[in-house]
Amino acid sequence: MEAYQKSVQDVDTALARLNATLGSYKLGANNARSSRGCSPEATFSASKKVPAASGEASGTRFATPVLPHERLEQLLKPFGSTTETLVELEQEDNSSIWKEVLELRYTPLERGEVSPLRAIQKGDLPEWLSYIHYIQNKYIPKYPYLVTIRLLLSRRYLQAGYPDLAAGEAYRALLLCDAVQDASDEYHEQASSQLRNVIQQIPLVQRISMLKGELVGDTGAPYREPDDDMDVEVDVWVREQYQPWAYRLLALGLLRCGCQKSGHFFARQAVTDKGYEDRWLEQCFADEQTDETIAKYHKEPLKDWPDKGYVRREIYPWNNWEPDRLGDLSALNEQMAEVAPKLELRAVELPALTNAVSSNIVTQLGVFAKEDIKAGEVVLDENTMLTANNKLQDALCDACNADLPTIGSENFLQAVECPECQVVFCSQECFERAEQSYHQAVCGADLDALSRDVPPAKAADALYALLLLRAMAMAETQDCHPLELNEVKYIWGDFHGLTPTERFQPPACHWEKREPNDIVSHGGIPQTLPFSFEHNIKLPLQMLEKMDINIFTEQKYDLWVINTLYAKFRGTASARLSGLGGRAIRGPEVTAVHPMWCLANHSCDPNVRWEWGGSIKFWARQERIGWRGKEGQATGDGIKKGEEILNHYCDVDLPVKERREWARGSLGGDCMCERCVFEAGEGEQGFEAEAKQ
Ligand SMILES: C[S@@+](CC[C@H](N)C(=O)[O-])C[C@H]1O[C@@H](n2cnc3c(N)ncnc32)[C@H](O)[C@@H]1O
Repeated sequence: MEAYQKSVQDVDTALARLNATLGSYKLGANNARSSRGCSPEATFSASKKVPAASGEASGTRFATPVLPHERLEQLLKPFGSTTETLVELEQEDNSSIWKEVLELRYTPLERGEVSPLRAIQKGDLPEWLSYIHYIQNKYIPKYPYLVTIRLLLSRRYLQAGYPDLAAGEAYRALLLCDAVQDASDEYHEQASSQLRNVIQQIPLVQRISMLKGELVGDTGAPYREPDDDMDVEVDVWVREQYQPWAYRLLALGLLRCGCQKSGHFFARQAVTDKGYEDRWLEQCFADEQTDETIAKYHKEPLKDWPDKGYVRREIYPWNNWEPDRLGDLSALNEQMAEVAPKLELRAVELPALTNAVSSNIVTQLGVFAKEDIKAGEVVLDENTMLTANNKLQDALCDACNADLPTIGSENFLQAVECPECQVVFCSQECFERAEQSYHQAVCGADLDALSRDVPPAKAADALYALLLLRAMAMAETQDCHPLELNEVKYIWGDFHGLTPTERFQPPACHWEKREPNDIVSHGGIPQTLPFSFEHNIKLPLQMLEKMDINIFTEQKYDLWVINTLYAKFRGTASARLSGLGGRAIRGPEVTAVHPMWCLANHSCDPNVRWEWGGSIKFWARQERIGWRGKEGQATGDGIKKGEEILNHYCDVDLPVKERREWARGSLGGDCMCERCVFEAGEGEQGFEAEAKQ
């Protein structure tokens, strides 16, 4: 810093440098006037049309989806408003968004100082959600490399109770800051030029003052030798304004989700490594470190801190992909008939297992017998390409994950190798299905190291991440949205059944210690979906990059889509070891989502058995479980027409307490089947009796 200050002591040199920098820009009329009312179109010369909520504006149909009418109605209901309000909002001149982009400034805050982000109130939420939707669909596609738009979206997410989505956008913003500062980055040109266009619209006097601050070295941000190829002014704005904002939002968003390790990592990186003198960010990690719950990790290096938090499990207000499952029953039943001719899907009322719904009963789907089924009869036989395994070396078919035929065995010659990438499939049929379904997107991509051969404690998360990878590869190969995939579309992600606006509590946008099960940051909605920086943000971006997918322009893999996919997979994917005994300590190794199989509900007194090798099969049980409260039920005489198929998601030979623990992950709460209710009641009576003695 001193060397630099000396080098600019000569005022003439400094002014010449400043003039040269400013002279390199085309200074338009916009620069001289205030940013108020200045629209993005001034520089980007894009259309001035603003879409209405119906998707129409001045007779022009917009390609981007808008919030569906029913969703808006649902969101607005508690306020007695109508969708008219939002139509008006979206038709309004959205220069207010642009004004916010131009006026985005970073000020270091003192400890405990109130954040510049105002906490929004319940009544603001519909407007906020509409703006979020507008930014996602109008601004991001137009300015995908613009760091300021990402920061704005991140702030809006945080204020609306989505700290996870805020962290996701803030991380992309941080990557864009890196791209601007690194001339060799593949997105350097785009990120720099989109930001330059914004800076050109900032009033000249503010631009000069920013550069003057840099020249006299009074800015607080660490000095960095300017690169000859660098756009000096853009670099200064990134360092002084946008990068610290990205850190602030990323650290706060992650900590709010319970991601201790990554939240602290980024807060510390900003303050310690990057030298941002932000007492507010410092407080973010200092406060947590003195917290009793964290004290036990204090002795551990940061890398060993826990990083798994929980977030909302929801059909996002802007998610237009979720089908009307009850309305689509006949299409679903056609799919069911292909794998299980004697079974059909019906609506069924189930007990609500969490408090994340507004009623005690929820209407879901269940599988029923269309005709009598004999004991021992196979009633469902389903194949899927939505599979994954976390072993690097195992001899498994890449497509169906069945064991590959051993060398010299009868089926050995049926195995097929992809001529391009040498990946092996158990048969020509599997290879062809893989080609059509997912393989084209990953053929030759260097994905082997991602999430493979992980320690046992991480095996399950790694498998879910690999399922995500497979789903993204399927969407790429089949050129569709991942939530539109046949294997994904109808799966119920155990989404909360609450109206976000009804429950809304203003999220804490300033720093304060996070309480366990903090629901305020999440807008008052409980969180049941596991979330980590590694699996929800970083790894998916790495996977996309390995598949050569542009992580800034391709919105179909946004974090809310990834969260929705995880919500669908957790609770429906089946898992197993990949063969050899004695491996149980290594955690699950192979997983798959079978879209029809997973629609059957659970009971601890199931009437089917299942087994999964290359395909998954249901058999009508030869013998039912015997338990004390069961009266007069015949065993082993098959399943009668109209009876529900009762699957089992856990080992039904375990005692009730352990069964409930195992099944909780897939059910989302304590199993309330007849057997569990009876046996748990017996247990309670037992405890009472013991206590009396
Ligand atoms: C794998 S899905 C089963 C299909 C689901 N009913 C549907 O409509 O897609 C698992 C979810 O179904 C519900 N479920 C399954 N068995 C249940 C049971 N015995 N009691 C209550 N809910 C159950 C829970 O919401 C659980 O998270």
